Amino acid sequence: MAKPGFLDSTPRDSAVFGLLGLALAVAGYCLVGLVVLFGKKKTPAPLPPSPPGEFLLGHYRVVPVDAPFKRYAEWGIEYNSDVLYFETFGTKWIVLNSLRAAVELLEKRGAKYADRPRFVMFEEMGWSPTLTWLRWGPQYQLHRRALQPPFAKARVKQYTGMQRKEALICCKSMVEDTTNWLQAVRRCSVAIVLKIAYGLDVDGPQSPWIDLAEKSATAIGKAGAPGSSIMDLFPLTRYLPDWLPFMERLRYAHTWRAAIQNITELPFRASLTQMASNLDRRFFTHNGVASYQENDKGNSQSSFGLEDIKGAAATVLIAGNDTTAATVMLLILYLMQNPHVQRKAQEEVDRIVGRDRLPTWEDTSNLPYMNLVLQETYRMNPLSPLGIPHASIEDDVYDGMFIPKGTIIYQNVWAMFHDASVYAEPFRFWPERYLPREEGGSGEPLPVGNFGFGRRICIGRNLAENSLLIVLATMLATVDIGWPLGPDGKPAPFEPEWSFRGQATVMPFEAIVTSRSRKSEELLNAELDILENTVF
Ligand code: HEM
Repeated sequence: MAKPGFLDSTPRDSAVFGLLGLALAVAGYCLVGLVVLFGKKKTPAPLPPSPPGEFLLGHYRVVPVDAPFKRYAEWGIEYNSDVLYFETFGTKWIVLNSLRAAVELLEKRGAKYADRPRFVMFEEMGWSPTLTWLRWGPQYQLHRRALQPPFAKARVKQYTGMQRKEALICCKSMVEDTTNWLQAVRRCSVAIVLKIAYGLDVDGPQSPWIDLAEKSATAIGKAGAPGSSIMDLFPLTRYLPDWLPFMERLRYAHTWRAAIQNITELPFRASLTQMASNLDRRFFTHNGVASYQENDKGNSQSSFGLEDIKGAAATVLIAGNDTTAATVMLLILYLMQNPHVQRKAQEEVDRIVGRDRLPTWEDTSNLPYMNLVLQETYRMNPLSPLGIPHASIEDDVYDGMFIPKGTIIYQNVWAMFHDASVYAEPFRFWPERYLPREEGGSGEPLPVGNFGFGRRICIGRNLAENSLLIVLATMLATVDIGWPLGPDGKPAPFEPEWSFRGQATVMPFEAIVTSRSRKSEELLNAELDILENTVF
């Protein structure tokens, strides 16, 4: 929270406070820097290698803000180490560049690495308690216990009918407006998690919930790698005025604060209103609030309070919608760029499902090539290239390298997925690479780590994968994804743009999505007519 005094003060007062604060902060951090520099105690083993830092600032300016994962991968090769060490003013972080290191530390020794760093910037953005950012401890465990079971593999099967309906609506909208496929994708992704978290429906492409979800996704997606802002490194700087030139991330946090507050508050309130007349315990807030009220009536205190339920539901909506939409965007991009892959996956759907009906969720496990298309999409561009950082709970030694307690751990899944010694031609989209050599593949391992590692692994991975598979199968059955044409009627030159600040996402791009056949269009309409009044 910003200090109330700052909000009330005049610009001149705030300038004076700001400069005073700045001077104090600089003096304080210089002192810490000197203590760190000269007061280093002997460690039981050498620290992992690191590139040279700068006097006092350490690695603060050495690591690029844009696409840091690529630089970390290069340093890994340069220093011949899958673990690298960085430090600035007492904040320590390591980067794991190999799957071997990530599995050894985050999974086999998971209990030592289950913490998160404190995300001061996200606090400044006004987040309620949410599983994703909570530090290891009783409140975290309470949230994980509340959120993990409803998203277990067996439990999320109950949502597959609803997910399929949303996939059908998505493809129908794409066919009806062949250039606005992105709106259809966003609607679909928001609708699925909004329903599961709150029991609320998205009424149409203009639904305010879509706008709300999009704003919060932008707020989070462009906030920079979690835990890397100046406030995360020097927490006192959050009290500086945000107009100072180097406080860009504080300005960002304040600008997007309203979006986070709205997405936390508004669907929760709407859900409370809805459940007053129509309680349905399959939905997270309905069940959570009803249990809370029952406990209250029975005079037993709920450990999971209303603020916790609100924060947890917002996590599902925020963590679940943009990640799914961003992955569908990638699928569309890679299918468009690789027409032979698109054709091969369509042929598989035609062969297994036939052309007289549309795929169901049960079909998805019988479509091996389509599944590989999804895996290859994960590998090509992991959405969180450095994962969400963990933090170490105690001192540790790995491969003769010392990892001090309180170190922030980034998992460079991008480096793992583009390691040329594991994946031949790592920048080529080639789903066959996972097939055995005798089937024309290269026997390479499926990518591991897109959903994180160990005790903090994504709770929504089963739900997300179901959504992605049913959307992909429905797209393959009903639409052709084509390259935009230039004025001469030939495919226009196109190079996608990417955002590598925080999440790694492809920027909106043009694609022509057309109906595959008259028959597939009829099937879409017929299925949706049948499902129109089905309550999921
Ligand atoms: C393609 C879709 C998705 C991707 C790529 C993804 C990726 C991730 C990653 C990388 C993490 C960090 C794991 C770690 O720290 O080791 C994570 C955590 C998390 N995800 Fe997802 N996610 C996706 C979908 C979802 C969905 C649909 C939900 C909600 C139902 C969700 C909820 C969460 C939560 C609550 C956490 C925090 C877990 C914790 O800290 O204990 N995610 N996700």
